[in-house]
Amino acid sequence: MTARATRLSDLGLTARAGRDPALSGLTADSRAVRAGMLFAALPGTATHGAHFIGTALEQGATAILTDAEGLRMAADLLADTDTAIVVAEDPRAALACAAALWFGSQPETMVAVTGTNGKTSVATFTRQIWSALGHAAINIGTTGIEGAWSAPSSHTTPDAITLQKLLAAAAEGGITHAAMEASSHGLDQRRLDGVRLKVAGFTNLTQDHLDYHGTMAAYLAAKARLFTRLLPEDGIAVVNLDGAKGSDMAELALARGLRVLTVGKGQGADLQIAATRPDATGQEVRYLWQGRAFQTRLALIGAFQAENVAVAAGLAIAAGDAPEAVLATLPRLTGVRGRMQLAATRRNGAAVYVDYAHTPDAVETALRALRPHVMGRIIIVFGAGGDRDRSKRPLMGEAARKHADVLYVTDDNPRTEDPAAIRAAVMAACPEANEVGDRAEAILRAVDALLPGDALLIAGKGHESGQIIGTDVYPFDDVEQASVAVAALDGVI
Ligand SMILES: CC(=O)N[C@H]1[C@@H](OP(=O)(O)OP(=O)(O)OC[C@H]2O[C@@H](n3ccc(=O)[nH]c3=O)[C@H](O)[C@@H]2O)O[C@H](CO)[C@@H](O)[C@@H]1O[C@H](C)C(=O)N[C@@H](C)C(=O)N[C@H](CCC(=O)O)C(=O)O
Ligand SMILES: Nc1ncnc2c1ncn2[C@@H]1O[C@H](COP(=O)(O)OP(=O)(O)OP(=O)(O)O)[C@@H](O)[C@H]1O
Ligand SMILES: N[C@H](CCC[C@H](N)C(=O)O)C(=O)O
Repeated sequence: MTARATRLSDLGLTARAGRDPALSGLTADSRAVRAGMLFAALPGTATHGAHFIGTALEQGATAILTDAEGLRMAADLLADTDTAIVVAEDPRAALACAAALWFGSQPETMVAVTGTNGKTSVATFTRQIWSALGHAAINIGTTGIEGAWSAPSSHTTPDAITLQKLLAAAAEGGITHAAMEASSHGLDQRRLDGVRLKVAGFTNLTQDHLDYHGTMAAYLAAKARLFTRLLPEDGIAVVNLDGAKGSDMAELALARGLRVLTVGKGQGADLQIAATRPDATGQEVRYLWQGRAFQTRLALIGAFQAENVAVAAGLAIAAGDAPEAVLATLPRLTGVRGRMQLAATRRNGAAVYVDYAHTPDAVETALRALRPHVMGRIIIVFGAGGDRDRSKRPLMGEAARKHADVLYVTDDNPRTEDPAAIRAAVMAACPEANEVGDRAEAILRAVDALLPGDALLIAGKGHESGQIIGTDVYPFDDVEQASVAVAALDGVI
C-alpha cells in the first residue's frame, strides 16, 4: 500500500518540541514496530500500551502517540530521546484519524449499522441490494468481508489501522460502496473514527456486553456514538422505530441535527412494514414507501428479517439510490450465513435451522419468528459463551423456556470458564431442560427427538466454524453437525 502522507504533521498529529519525523508506518502493537514507525501506546482493557514503549523504542520507533497517563508511565524513557512524542486526550481517536490520512482512500459511499442484534443481516442485505443495482459493493463485519471481495475478519469492527488499510485497498480495487457493522466495542474504542460515513443505521438495543460496558446506559451511549460520525448538514440516520430504544435513537439523531429516515410497522414510518404473511420458505411483505405500496416476496424466514431488510433498504435509499429501484431488488435477497439458515431436513419433514441468537432478545426473537412456520413443537439447542456478559445467561434460559417446547442446554464457546458452571447459570431459569455438555451430542439427540411437523433451532454459533474451549479453537460447525446428525439417523445427506 502506498502511503500518501508520510510526516507526522500530515497525519494531523503535533509532536512536542516541533518534531516532525517522516514515518514508515503506524501500529498500536509493540511487537509489530519496525524502524521509523509511529507506535500508538493506547490505554487498554488489560494493560496500557505505555508498558511497551521501551520495546518500541528499541525496535526503532520514531514517534510515540499516547495519553497523559502513558506519558507519565514512560516519563523516564521519553525524557532523553529524539523520538517525537504526541500526547492526545483521546489517542485512539487520534490514531484512527491518522490511519485514515495514512492510507488515504475509502469507498465513496460508506454506511454503518449498529444495534445489539441484526447488524450482520442489515450490512449483508445492504450489500446485496447494492450489488443487484450494479454497484461494486462489500459488507464488513462478523462474517468477514463479503461481496465483490471476500476475506475473513477477526472482529465485527476491525481496529482502526486494519480497517483503514482494508478500506483503502477496497477503494483502490474499485469498490465504490461499503456497508459496515459498528459494534459497541468498536465505537467505544474509536475504531470507526476517520471513516467518512454518509448514513448510519440502528436496529435495536437490548441486553448484551455488560461485562465490558458495565451498565445499559453506558452501552447505549457507546451505540449512540455512531451518530456523531455523521456530519449534521448531510448525514442521515436510518432508525428502526420498532426496535428497542428505536425512538430514543431517532430523537437523539434529530437533536444532533441529522435527517432521520424511519422504518417500522407504525403509520408514521417513512418505510412502513404494512403487512407480512409467513409461509414455509419465506414471507410475503407489503412495504409502503412514503405511502406508496410495494408488494414483495422475501425468501427469508423470520419477521425480524423483514425489519432488517427495511433498515437495509433505508440505508441504500438514504445513500442515494432511487427508492423504487431499491425496493425492486428485495426478492433477490438471499439469506445470511447462520442466520435462520435451513441447515437440514429430516426424512419425516422436520426442519433444522441454525441461528446466531446469543442474547436473550435474539433467542426470544428467533423462537417467535419460527413459530408461524412450524406446525409441531419447537426444540432448541443452545448455551451461552464464556468470558462474556454473565448476567444474560439466565435471561437466555428464560427466553428459551417461554418460547420453545423442548430445551437442550449445551456448550457454546466456554472460553476460559468452567462449561458446567455456564450451563448451570442458563439452567437456573429453565431447570427442566435437558443438559448435554457436548454440543455435537446435544445436536444429535435433539435431531433424534424431531417428530413430523417439528422444527429444531440450533442457536448461538451461527456461521462460526470453531468452538473455543480454553484458549484453543476446535473445528465445529453447527450446519455441518446438523447434516451429520440427520445423515446418521436417516441415512441420507
Ligand atoms: C475488549 C476488547 O475489545 N479488546 C480489544 C482491544 O484490546 P485492548 O486495547 O483492550 O488490549 P490490551 O491487551 O489491554 O492492550 C493495550 C494496548 O497494549 C498493546 N500491547 C499489548 C501487548 C504487547 O505486548 N504490546 C502492546 O503494544 C495492545 O496492542 C493495545 O493497544 O484492542 C485490540 C486491538 O484492536 C483488540 O484485538 C481487542 O479485542 C479483543 C481480542 C476482543 O475479544 N474483543 C471483542 C470483545 C470485540 O471487540 N468484539 C466486538 C463485537 C462485539 C459484538 O457486538 O458482538 C468486535 O467488534 O469484534
Ligand atoms: N432485528 C432483530 N431483532 C431481534 N433479533 C434479531 C434481529 N436481527 C437478528 N436477530 C437475532 O440476532 C442474531 C444475530 O443476527 P446478526 O448477526 O444479524 O446480528 P449482529 O448484530 O450482527 O450480531 P453480532 O454482532 O453479535 O454478530 C440472529 O441470528 C437473530 O437470532
Ligand atoms: N460477537 C459476540 C459473539 C458471541 C457468539 C457466541 N457464540 C459466544 O461465543 O458468546 C461476542 O463476542 O460476544
